Amino acid sequence: SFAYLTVKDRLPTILTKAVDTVHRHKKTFFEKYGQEGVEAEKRAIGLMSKLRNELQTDKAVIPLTDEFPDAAQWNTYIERQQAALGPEEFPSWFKSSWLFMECYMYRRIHESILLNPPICDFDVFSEAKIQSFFSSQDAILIVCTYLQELQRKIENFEESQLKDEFMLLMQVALWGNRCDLSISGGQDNSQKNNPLASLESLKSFILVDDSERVWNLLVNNWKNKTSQTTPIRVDIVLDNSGFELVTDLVLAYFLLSTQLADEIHFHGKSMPWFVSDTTRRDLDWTLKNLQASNHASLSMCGNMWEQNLHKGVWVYHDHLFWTLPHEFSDMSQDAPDLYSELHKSNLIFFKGDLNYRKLTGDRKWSHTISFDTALQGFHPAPLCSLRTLKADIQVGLKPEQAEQLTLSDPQWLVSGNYAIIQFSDPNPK
Ligand SMILES: O=P(O)(O)OC[C@H]1O[C@](O)(CO)[C@@H](O)[C@@H]1O
Ligand SMILES: [Mn+2]
Repeated sequence: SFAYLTVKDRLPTILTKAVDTVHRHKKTFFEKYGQEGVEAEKRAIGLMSKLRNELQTDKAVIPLTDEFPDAAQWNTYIERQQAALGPEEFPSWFKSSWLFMECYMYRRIHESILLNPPICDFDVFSEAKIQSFFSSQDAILIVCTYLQELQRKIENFEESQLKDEFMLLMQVALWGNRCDLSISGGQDNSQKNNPLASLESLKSFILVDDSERVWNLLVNNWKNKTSQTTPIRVDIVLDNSGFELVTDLVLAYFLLSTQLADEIHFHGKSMPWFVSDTTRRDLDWTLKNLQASNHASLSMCGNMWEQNLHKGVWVYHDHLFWTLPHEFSDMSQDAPDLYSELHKSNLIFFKGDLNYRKLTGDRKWSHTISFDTALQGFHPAPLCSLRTLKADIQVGLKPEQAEQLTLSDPQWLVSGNYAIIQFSDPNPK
């Protein structure tokens, strides 16, 4: 299975790269913290090497020992997994569920760093994220320039033009999800082609396309807006930093400036996660970097986006639930505060593959089962998954669609070449 290959090959590679990154920063740690920094670097590397050994020899999952606020919840989860197995067995890398073990690896990397002050705020993936941002420079410039030009024309747009632009920018944000650094084992996977020019030819690779339903929801909210109605809120559960993040911010800016939304809420990760996922620090770094650019459209985007955050029409949230191994159907029970926050939204976009696995509980569903069923009661608000397929799970397909895909391209589920725009509305009007 793809899970087996991930645990056997991809995760150890990612761990080795993390060890190497920490080691290459030895000098920086020395300059910053003196000998204490070097000692911390050695201890962190020791912990990560031990982790890699545990993984490769299928050792039992052990509880977390740091004091990060999610440690107790993690340990309860581990105990629950243990209890489900009984006294003869124990959760381990090759026997427990893929989702659990993969999340656990990233949490243990974080523990290796947390336990070692003064380097405890070091992001082992930061370098790769920054490099991927720079390798996507041309593509970033193209989408930011497009947004800037759109901005000039938007006021005179008819509804049909607004719809066309929304559809286009949603597809750009969709395909932006190809650029994650976990599927590539930490290797550069940035956007090299013109992201606008390829959209037409990519259309046939969108296996489920509910974009009309998403548009109808947005445009109806917009039309029914009065001075009495509450502001229209769109949430984006972010995925990767770099090119994908820029495409999400472009979409968010479009929604706000057309008043299809009055506020946008972003959700990021509270620790380095699945190599390229966005943390608050990545968002800040991205905005600063754009602001400092010599290209007018990049600096303009950086400035406008920063102002939106400042004005509070863009809100950034991080919640520890996003970095737990839980599937989203557990959210109302295990993170009721987050569930009620999402319940305030008019539309939630879930970016990326990992979010899709958590939305559907990472089960071996039949490909034709409905998305609503696979969500298993997770219906905080209308939601839409924008995801390129990088794990062997996909629901909501037509009869025979999966079989035909398997015949024409056996790797369709995991290559990242196919995508979905999949929508679910708990209370359709
Ligand atoms: O950034 P995304 O789209 O969530 O993808 C994360 C990657 O990590 C995995 O979840 C496992 O490695 C894959 O399924 C996917 O390739
Ligand atoms: Mn990711």
